[in-house]
Amino acid sequence: MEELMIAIKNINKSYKDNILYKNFNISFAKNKVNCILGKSGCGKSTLLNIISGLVKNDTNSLKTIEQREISYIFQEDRLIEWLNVEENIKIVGKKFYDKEELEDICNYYLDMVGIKKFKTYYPQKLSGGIRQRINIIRAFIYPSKIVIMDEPFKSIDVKNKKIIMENLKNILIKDKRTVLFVTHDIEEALFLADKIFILGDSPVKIKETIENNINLSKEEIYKMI
Ligand SMILES: Nc1ncnc2c1ncn2[C@@H]1O[C@H](COP(=O)(O)OP(=O)(O)OP(=O)(O)O)[C@@H](O)[C@H]1O
Repeated sequence: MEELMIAIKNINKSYKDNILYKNFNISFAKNKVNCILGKSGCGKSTLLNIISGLVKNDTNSLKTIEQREISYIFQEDRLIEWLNVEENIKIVGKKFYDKEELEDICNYYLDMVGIKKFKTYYPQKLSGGIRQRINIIRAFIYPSKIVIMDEPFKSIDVKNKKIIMENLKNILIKDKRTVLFVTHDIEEALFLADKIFILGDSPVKIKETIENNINLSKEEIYKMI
């Protein structure tokens, strides 16, 4: 039977006297959206960075996730300014699909997030919301097993954020990935997550693990943080 969890064991990280993680373990649900909530500075980004190998664990015992299995959606997009929208997307997928497949899959995602009409535009002509939607397509056209999202909606206005979160939710219904999602925004967590981890204390502990199908309110979660 296929394993339903990704178990991460033995995270250790200190910055001088600040012992952030000490023998920390966490198990993420496979093909679900796993959201990490916690106070500012508690260590959310560091956790994702250690898991993905971007930041080194202090001990050698951690098995990190291989880079080729991961795609990223960060707060700031990584679009290439001298390529148009379509080219920005295709450059990520060209190693994995033939020409026709790539055309189809590119159109599929552009349709899915409602920006097909911008296909030939260059990034500098586009708003932050549209740029972030291209960023999302780039993360999904790459055939990763894991999508890491670190505060992806932080610089997006409220209205666009809602649209983009809906786009993302629709993509994830059809294109299952294990998502590791860091945010400080409870509403984002409630809208997107299947599972919510609340981190606290230093060294970090998991204060609560919540299956997001039990109708907790924003206020109830706020009290747990
Ligand atoms: N390279 C570093 N050198 C020293 N301290 C660091 C370094 N990176 C992170 N820290 C410290 O580790 C702690 C956790 O940082 P991290 O960015 O992981 O927290 P976070 O929960 O993601 O914060 P936020 O919600 O504000 O983004 C903070 O106290 C931070 O100052």
